[in-house]
Amino acid sequence: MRIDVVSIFPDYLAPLGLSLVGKAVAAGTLDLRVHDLRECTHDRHRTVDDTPYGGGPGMVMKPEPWGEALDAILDSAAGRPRLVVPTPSGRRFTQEVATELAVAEHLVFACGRYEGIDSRVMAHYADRFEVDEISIGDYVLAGGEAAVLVMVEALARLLPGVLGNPESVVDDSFAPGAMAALLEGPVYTKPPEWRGLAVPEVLLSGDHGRIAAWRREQALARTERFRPDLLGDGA
Ligand SMILES: COc1cccc(COC(=O)c2cn[nH]c2)c1
Repeated sequence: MRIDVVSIFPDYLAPLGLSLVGKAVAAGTLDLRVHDLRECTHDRHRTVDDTPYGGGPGMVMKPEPWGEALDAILDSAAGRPRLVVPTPSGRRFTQEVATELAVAEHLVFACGRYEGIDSRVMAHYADRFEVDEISIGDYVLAGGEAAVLVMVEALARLLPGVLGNPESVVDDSFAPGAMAALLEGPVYTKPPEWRGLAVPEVLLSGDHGRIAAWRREQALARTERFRPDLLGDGA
């Protein structure tokens, strides 16, 4: 998979060189290319934004630099990449969307700032990109870069050979399946007692039936407490 990221703060994407994503890049599973949008400006002040038509607060990102940046990526692209634009006004990012992105050949992330990117950019490229405006949550960030870090990490761990233990993807809280639509319950490891707190004895019992039942009960209780919406039947 090839991933391009276009941003006026390319250094913000440096964490993608670390840990799990960094290993996938080193292994060649991910071909990651970060581009500085300001290299596509040619005025003295390297202008990327201007005031919004129709008035209103803030600034809007100008279309010209984006046109130059996205044309350059298309010139070196094979098929029809997916253009992912992180925005508060996009479709909701979920584990299911992460699995969709994980099977793409080529993702291009456009990091918007200010009040957003001139809408003509997404309209202009609708035939050469699969344009996908995605929100990682109902809040407003200063720019799309942090959302790209979130989405790339979520999709990278689904790529073959990236996770040490592929099993843990199956058990993910939000992976498809009966139990999976619940939140994860509590987890424990050694020592068996820590600062006077013991591990629930069922987990030390070796009785796998009891353990599975206890874990489901804990997952249900946690889901009822924090995410009753996941329990359906109008809960
Ligand atoms: C492209 O237009 C804009 C406009 C404003 C902010 C941003 C950055 O993204 C977010 O704030 C966000 C993404 N998911 N949840 C919040 C992009």
